[in-house]
Amino acid sequence: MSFDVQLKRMPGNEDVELPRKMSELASGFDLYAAVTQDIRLQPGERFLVPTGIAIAMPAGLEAQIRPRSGLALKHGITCLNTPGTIDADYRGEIKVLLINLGQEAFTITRNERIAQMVFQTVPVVNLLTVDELSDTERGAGGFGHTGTK
Ligand SMILES: O=c1ccn([C@H]2C[C@H](O)[C@@H](COP(=O)(O)OP(=O)(O)OP(=O)(O)O)O2)c(=O)[nH]1
Ligand SMILES: [Mg+2]
Repeated sequence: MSFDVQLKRMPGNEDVELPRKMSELASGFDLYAAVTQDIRLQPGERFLVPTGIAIAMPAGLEAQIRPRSGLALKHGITCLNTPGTIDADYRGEIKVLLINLGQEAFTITRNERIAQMVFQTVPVVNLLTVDELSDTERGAGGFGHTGTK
């Protein structure tokens, strides 16, 4: 499957790298930090990092903002709301909510690769309100109902 997605730079970010796949078959386009000054994230702190870009994708797609495993492993840096959801009708700047779960301060610099954006198809679902749901063997059982072995 292939889709065309429009990409726009936010004003003042001409020097910020555009999202890029770092290998031929990578799932995600890496996103670059468009911070205007270095941001020092202390342990436990979070920061909404601008990326300098906005996108427009067709209905039936979404974009997920996911952490980079290298930053998570080496520095404890991850996305607080992972996976972040970019709705198909969102036209604002894409932002990445980073949190420092490591033990040391971490500095976010302009043009650093901070996260990745993965596109997914989303089925169009019509929710139908009813009085009774269809029967199943499981019924309302859940949360460990089937045991552990
Ligand atoms: O990591 C993220 C998550 C969201 N967004 C933008 C795009 C998305 O379409 C919009 C709303 O996100 P979400 O639905 O997760 O947040 P909400 O708290 O439900 O806000 P809203 O009421 O605006 O939907 O914010 C980002 O830029 N980065
Ligand atoms: Mg929402």
